Amino acid sequence: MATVHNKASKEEVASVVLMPGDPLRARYIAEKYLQDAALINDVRGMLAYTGSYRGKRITVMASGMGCGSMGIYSHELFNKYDVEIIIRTGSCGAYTMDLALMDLFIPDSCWSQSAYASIYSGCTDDVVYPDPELWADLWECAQQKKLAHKKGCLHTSDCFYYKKKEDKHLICEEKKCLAVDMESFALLHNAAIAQKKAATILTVSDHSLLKEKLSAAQRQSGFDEMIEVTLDVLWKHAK
Ligand SMILES: O=P(O)(O)O[C@H]1O[C@H](CO)[C@@H](O)[C@H]1O
Ligand SMILES: O=c1cc[nH]c(=O)[nH]1
Repeated sequence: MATVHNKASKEEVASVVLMPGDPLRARYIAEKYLQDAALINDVRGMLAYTGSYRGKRITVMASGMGCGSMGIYSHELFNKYDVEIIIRTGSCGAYTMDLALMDLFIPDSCWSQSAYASIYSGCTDDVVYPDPELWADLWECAQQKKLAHKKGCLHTSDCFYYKKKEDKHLICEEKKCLAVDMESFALLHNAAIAQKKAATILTVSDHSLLKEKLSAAQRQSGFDEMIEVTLDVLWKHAK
């Protein structure tokens, strides 16, 4: 059943979804890793593809930026397309010298000041969690591939730009958040409410202490290690 945001039919969407923020990262993943990838959505440019990875069906669909956008697409996937698992495969900004550019960050909790959860479901919790089995699978897979990876609390922010620069560092010190993205809080909350499974894996693309950052091209097509970890975990859970 199509929605106003997604023209795919229910049958065209797999039960497991890899979800980057960037639509062009979605296209890159589909073209590089999926066999017989078919474009199933392009409404608003939010590209989605379904294809086969090592013989199992996987959908790759972009979320766009921010909890509002992730909220729409993950709600529809869980509740209208019967998707069981979404793994956000994104970029993040590091708040700590314990993380370097291109390191993997696999958050075991996610804190946010966002009003998303209270507006969506009335839930006033400000910390959400990934599915423990998916989280453990991501962690173990990154370990097996001998990739630099860290765990800890992620900050999901409604803002990419700040007028008050010191806020980021207060969040790091007071809330013990090691890195920041803009979507995981909405995804993990929607999964919990729908009684589905979700987790996040991120590559460090910006460093707030070192003032280093990856280019747009690196963020679009430079994350193969993280993508391969995600695909291996989704493959394990795919039907
Ligand atoms: O690279 P993606 O997955 O979009 O993730 C990060 O990049 C965007 C900001 O530049 C936000 O969406 C943030 O969460
Ligand atoms: O949300 C994000 C993502 C990458 N880098 C940041 O600084 N913030």
